[in-house]
Amino acid sequence: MNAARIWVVDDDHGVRFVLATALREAGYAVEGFDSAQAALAALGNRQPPELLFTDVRMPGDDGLALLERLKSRHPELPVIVMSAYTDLASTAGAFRGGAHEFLSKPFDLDHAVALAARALPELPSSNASKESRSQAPASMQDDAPQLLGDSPRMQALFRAMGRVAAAPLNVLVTGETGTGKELVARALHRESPRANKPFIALNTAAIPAELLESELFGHEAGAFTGANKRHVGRFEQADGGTLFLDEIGDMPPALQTRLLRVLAEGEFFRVGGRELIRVDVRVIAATHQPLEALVADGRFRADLLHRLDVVRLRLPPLRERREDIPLLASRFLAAAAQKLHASAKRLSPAALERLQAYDWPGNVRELENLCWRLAALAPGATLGLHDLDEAAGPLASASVEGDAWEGALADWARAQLRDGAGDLHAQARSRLDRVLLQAALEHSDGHRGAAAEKLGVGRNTLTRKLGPGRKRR
Ligand SMILES: Nc1ncnc2c1ncn2[C@@H]1O[C@H](COP(=O)(O)OP(=O)(O)OP(=O)(O)O)[C@@H](O)[C@H]1O
Repeated sequence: MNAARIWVVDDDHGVRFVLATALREAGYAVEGFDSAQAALAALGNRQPPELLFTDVRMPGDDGLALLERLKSRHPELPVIVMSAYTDLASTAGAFRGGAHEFLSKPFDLDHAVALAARALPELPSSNASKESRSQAPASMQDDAPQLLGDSPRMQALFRAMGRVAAAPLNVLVTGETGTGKELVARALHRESPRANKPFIALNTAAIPAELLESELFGHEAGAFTGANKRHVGRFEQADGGTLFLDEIGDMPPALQTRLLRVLAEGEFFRVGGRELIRVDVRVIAATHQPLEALVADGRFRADLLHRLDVVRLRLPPLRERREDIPLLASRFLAAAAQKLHASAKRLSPAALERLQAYDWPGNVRELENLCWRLAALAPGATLGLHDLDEAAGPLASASVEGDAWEGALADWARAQLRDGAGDLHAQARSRLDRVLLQAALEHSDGHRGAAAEKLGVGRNTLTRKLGPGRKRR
């Protein structure tokens, strides 16, 4: 399958390099340009890309001028505008010029890659091999990332998805960040009779409130200062298909009212327009916030919640389905290896144990990112605790508590055995003693009696273990 082509236009070599590298790692074919002119010149003699990232402030023509020229020649080409100046004027200018998304600098690379994936037109299905139990229903399997999960919670979710996918009902997907809400929405769309119509996603929290209305419903030329062209909103773009509204809890109250009316009536006016637009759109909304609590606080309309919440799908956090971690990790490592043209790395039992002991506040996304980092950075074919320490900040320190120390011990023992050590048991015992004694002494401010009591050993034993040279208190 041909990789989607992405161009990155930025006069800053560093930004160009890191963004291009991250996008390449995600499997795209990327070209960089250091100015608007260079990109436009390339456009003259080459096929246009499928997606373009551009900076705003560059010597020569700026990114907004580039956007305008691109849009006049290739109106369908999605453009993501990046800028360190996130004032309303530049964001509004970018959106008015037809930008698909606005990315504030400095940005998170994972976020940029995710935006690219969303902005690219959906690719045609491939005949991916089919496995039944641990994936979403069979016909939901195509080129897109698959929802995986062997745990009873995920199996129940897959069954619920299978039941509601084809029904013409609005769906509310709830779950912490990174649990796969968007993946669920895409899968529901692909499994519905609307599959050949557009799937349009909009992250309510990512768009300035002032622009959200025209982003959703579009505007006519002259609707407000600077609106010099008609803009077709996401509702119209999604006609016949599915509109995914992410972070719905962040929608401003006035827009909630407007959305409610559109959902009830199926028709609306563009901002500044007189023509009544009728659309047939299935809305899938998602939130990581407890909407009932927002309703109780008066921050979310109860009637809108009822309209969206015809069917609710709850995504469990990863820490409540730790048994899925081995499957997910091995799939992510395999996918990364394929993209990196390398052979897949495996996790040592101790490393896997640590991954299963960790709480994953960023859920599956965090695990996926870690696997990509490990695939790209770790030197060996087997990933041990040392590789996790190198690759993962919070995970490394979180492992100090919990059961992961047994894993660390196991890794240490294997390394010693490999190096031919003969007195492992004595060595391990003396290190264990040292760590325990130090912790107990710190805890009891250096009082040996108290430390011995805490450890459940006699004072003499403690003194003997401490050996000579320790000051007594
Ligand atoms: N069950 C799963 N199986 C495989 N991949 C998954 C699963 N859940 C999530 N992912 C992957 O994790 C990443 C995050 O998923 P997604 O964007 O759908 O989460 P989200 O809940 O919508 O997050 P947010 O609330 O932050 O927008 C994606 O790359 C997705 O492919």
